Amino acid sequence: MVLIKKSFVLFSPSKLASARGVLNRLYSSNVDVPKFETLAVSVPSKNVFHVELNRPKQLNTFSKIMWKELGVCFSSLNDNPECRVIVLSGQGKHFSAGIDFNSLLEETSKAEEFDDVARKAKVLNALATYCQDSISSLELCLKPVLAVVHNACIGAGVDLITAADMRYCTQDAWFQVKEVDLGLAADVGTLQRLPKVVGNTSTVREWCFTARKVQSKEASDLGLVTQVYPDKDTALQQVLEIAKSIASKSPVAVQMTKKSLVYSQSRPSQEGLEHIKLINQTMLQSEDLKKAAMATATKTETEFDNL
Ligand SMILES: CC/C=C\C=C\CC(=O)SCCNC(=O)CCNC(=O)[C@H](O)C(C)(C)COP(=O)(O)OP(=O)(O)OC[C@H]1O[C@@H](n2cnc3c(N)ncnc32)[C@H](O)[C@@H]1OP(=O)(O)O
Repeated sequence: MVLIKKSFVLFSPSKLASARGVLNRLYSSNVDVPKFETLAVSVPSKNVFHVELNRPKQLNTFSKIMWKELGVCFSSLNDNPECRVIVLSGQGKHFSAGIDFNSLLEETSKAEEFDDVARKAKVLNALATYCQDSISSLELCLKPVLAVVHNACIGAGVDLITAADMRYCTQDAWFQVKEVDLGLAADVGTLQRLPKVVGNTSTVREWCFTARKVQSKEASDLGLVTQVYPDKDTALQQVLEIAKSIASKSPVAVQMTKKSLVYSQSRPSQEGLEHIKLINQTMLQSEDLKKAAMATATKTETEFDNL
C-alpha cells in the first residue's frame, strides 16, 4: 500500500498501476506510437517511450519477427522527434530466454538446401547480419536506451542489453552468456560489447567460457548494471524518473552526447575529439545552448523543442 500524504488517501498498488495505465494511454494517444506483434510500445511520460518485449508466453525469446521488429522499432524511434529517451523491459516471467530454439533451427536449416559450402555460408552469414542489425539498432538510435532486466536474461538477451546505454535490474535478475553451452560462439554483440561495458576482461571471459549464471549482485559489483532494485515495479518507476530527467534536457545535447560516446568507444581519443569538434561547430549554433545557458544563469526552468 502507498500513502499519498497530501490527501491522506490510501491507494493500492493495483489502483496506482491502473492510474499509470490511464496516463500512459493519454500520452500514447497524442503521439505517434509504432505498433508491433512482438513488442509493446507506450509513452508513460512526455517524450519518454517504453518498449517492452512482448512474447511473455515464449519467455520473450527472439523469433524471426522479433529480430526484425526490434530493428524497425529502434530505427523509427530514432526518427521520431517526440521520442527523447527509451526504457526497455520485458513482459512476463523473464526478461528474455534468448534465441527461440525453434526459430534458430528453422533458420539454420535453410543452409541445408545447398550442397556447396560457400552457398551454405552465405545463408548463415545473412542470418547473423539480420540478427546483428537488430541489436545494433539500439546503439545506432541516438535516443538513450535504459534497459530494465528482471529474472532471466540469457544469450540474445545479453546481446540486447549490452547495446543499451544503461542497464538496471531487479534483485532476482540473473544473466547468462549461454552460447558455449549450445556449441556456439556468441555472434551478435556480446563478445564485442560486454568487455567494454564491464571493463574487466578476465571476469567477462569467465562468464563467456563457463556460461555460468551471473546474479544481480555480481552484475552490479562488476558494473554490468548501474542499480539493483527490489522488484520490477520499483525498478520501472525509478528508471522512469531517470528517463524523465534525460527527457527534460536539450535533445541536441543528449543526442550528440550519445553520438560522440558511441563513436569514441572503439577509437583513439584524438579521433573522438575531431569527431565532436565537427558536430559542435554546427550544434553550438543551436538555440538550445542559449536557452540552457540562460536557464542555468537565472536558475529557472526551460523547455526545449523536439529534435
Ligand atoms: C544467429 C544467432 C543469433 C543469436 C544467438 C543467440 C544465442 C542464445 O540466445 S543462447 C541462449 C538460448 N537460451 C537458452 O539456452 C535458455 C534455455 N531455457 C532456460 O534455461 C529456461 O527455460 C529458463 C529461461 C531459465 C526459464 O526457466 P523456467 O521459468 O523454469 O521455465 P521452463 O519450464 O524451463 O520453460 C518454459 C517453456 O519455455 C521453453 N523455452 C525455454 N527457453 C526456450 C528457448 N530459448 N526457445 C524456445 N523455448 C524455450 C521451455 O522449453 C518450456 O517449454 P514447455 O513446452 O513448457 O516445456
